[in-house]
Amino acid sequence: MTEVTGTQFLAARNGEEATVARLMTGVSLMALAFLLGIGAKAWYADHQTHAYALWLFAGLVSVNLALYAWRRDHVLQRLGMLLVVGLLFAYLIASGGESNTGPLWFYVFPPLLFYLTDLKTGTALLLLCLLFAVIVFSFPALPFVSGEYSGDFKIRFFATITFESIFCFVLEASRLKARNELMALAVSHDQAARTDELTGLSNRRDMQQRLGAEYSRYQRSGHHFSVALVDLDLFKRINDDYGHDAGDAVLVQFARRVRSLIRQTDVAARWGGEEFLLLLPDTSLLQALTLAERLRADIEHTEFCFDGHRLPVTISVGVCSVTQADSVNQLLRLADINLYNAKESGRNRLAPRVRSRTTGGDAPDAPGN
Ligand SMILES: Nc1nc2c(ncn2[C@@H]2O[C@H](COP(=O)(O)OP(=O)(O)OP(=O)(O)O)[C@@H](O)[C@H]2O)c(=O)[nH]1
Repeated sequence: MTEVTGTQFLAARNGEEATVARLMTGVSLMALAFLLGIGAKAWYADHQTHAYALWLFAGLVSVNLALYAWRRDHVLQRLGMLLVVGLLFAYLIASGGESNTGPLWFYVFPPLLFYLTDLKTGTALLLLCLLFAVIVFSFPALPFVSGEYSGDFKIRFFATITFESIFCFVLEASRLKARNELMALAVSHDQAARTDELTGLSNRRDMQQRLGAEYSRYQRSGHHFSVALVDLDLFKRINDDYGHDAGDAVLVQFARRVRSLIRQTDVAARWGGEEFLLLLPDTSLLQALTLAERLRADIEHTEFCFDGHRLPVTISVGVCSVTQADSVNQLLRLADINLYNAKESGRNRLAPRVRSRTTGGDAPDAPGN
C-alpha cells in the first residue's frame, strides 16, 4: 500500500509540475509581447537605450522558452524565469524605466515568486530584491542607478509592496496547506477503496488490478508468477458455534499470520468472505506450493482464541502458476479447481500434489495425506 501511495503522490506531483510549466509558458509569452511592445513604444519615444534593454530581456525570455521546448526540464524553466524576471525588475528599479515608473512592475514579483518557489525560498529572494530597492533608493548616486524617485514615492512603494508581500505569503501558505490536505485525503480515499476494511489486506478490486499488471509484466518480460487461493475450512461452523464476532476475529488473526509469512513483494488480498488470494511474483509452482505448505502448517499450529475458547482453524489451498494458464481468468479458474480438489480430499491440505524427484513421494503436502 505504501508503494501505491508513493506512486499516487508522484503522479499528482507530476500533474502539478505540468500545470505550472504550462502556466509559465503562457506567462512567458505574455511577458514577451509586453517587452517587445513597450520596447517599441520606448523606441518611438526616443528612449533607445531603454528599448534595447527591454528587447534584450525579450531575447532572454525567448531563450528560456526555447530551452524548455527543447529540454522539457521544469526546474530549468523555473530557474530561468526567476533569473530573467529578477534581473528585469532590478533593471527597472535601478533605471526607473520610462518616466520613473519602472518599480511599478515590481508588484508582479511577489505572487510569481511564491508560486514558483517554496515559501522559504520565496521570502528569501523577495527580501533580497527589496534590499536591492533599498540600496537604489538610498544611494541614487551609485553608477548603475539612473532612476529618480521622490521621498513620498519611496515610502508608498515600500508600504504597498510590504502589504502585498504579506498577503501573497499568507495566501500561498493557505493554498499549500489546503492542497496538501486535499492530496492526503485523496490518497486515503483511494487507499480505503483498495483495502478490505476488516483485515486491512488488499480487497478484490485491488487484487484484480494487480493481477492484470502482473500478467502484462509476464507477457512483456516473461517474469512468471503464481497464485494461491486460500480458504478457511468449515468456517461456517466457527460462526455458528462461537458467533460472528469470533469468525471476524479469526479472519483478522489469519490476515496477520499471512502478512508475516509472505515476502514484501507478495500481495495478499481478501478475495471473498473467508477466501484469500495470494499473488506471488517471480515464484514457480513448486516455490508457491512450499509457501502454501508453510502457511498451512503455521495456521494449523497457531492458537486462534476468542472469548476464552480455542477455535479450530485450518486452511485448504489451491495453487497455480501462470505458466499453466492463458489468461488471468484461466489462472484463477485453475486455482479454484485445485482448491476444490484440496477440500474434496479432506481439507487442511494443498493442491496440486507434486512428485518429489528425490524421494519419489508427494511434496509438499499436508501431513497425514
Ligand atoms: N464472521 C464472518 N463470517 C463470514 C464473513 N464472510 C463470510 N463469512 C462466513 O463464512 C462462511 C463460509 O461458509 P461456507 O461457504 O459454507 O464454507 P465453510 O464453512 O468454510 O466450508 P468449506 O469451505 O467447505 O470448508 C459463511 O457462513 C459466511 O457467512 C465475514 O466477514 N465474517
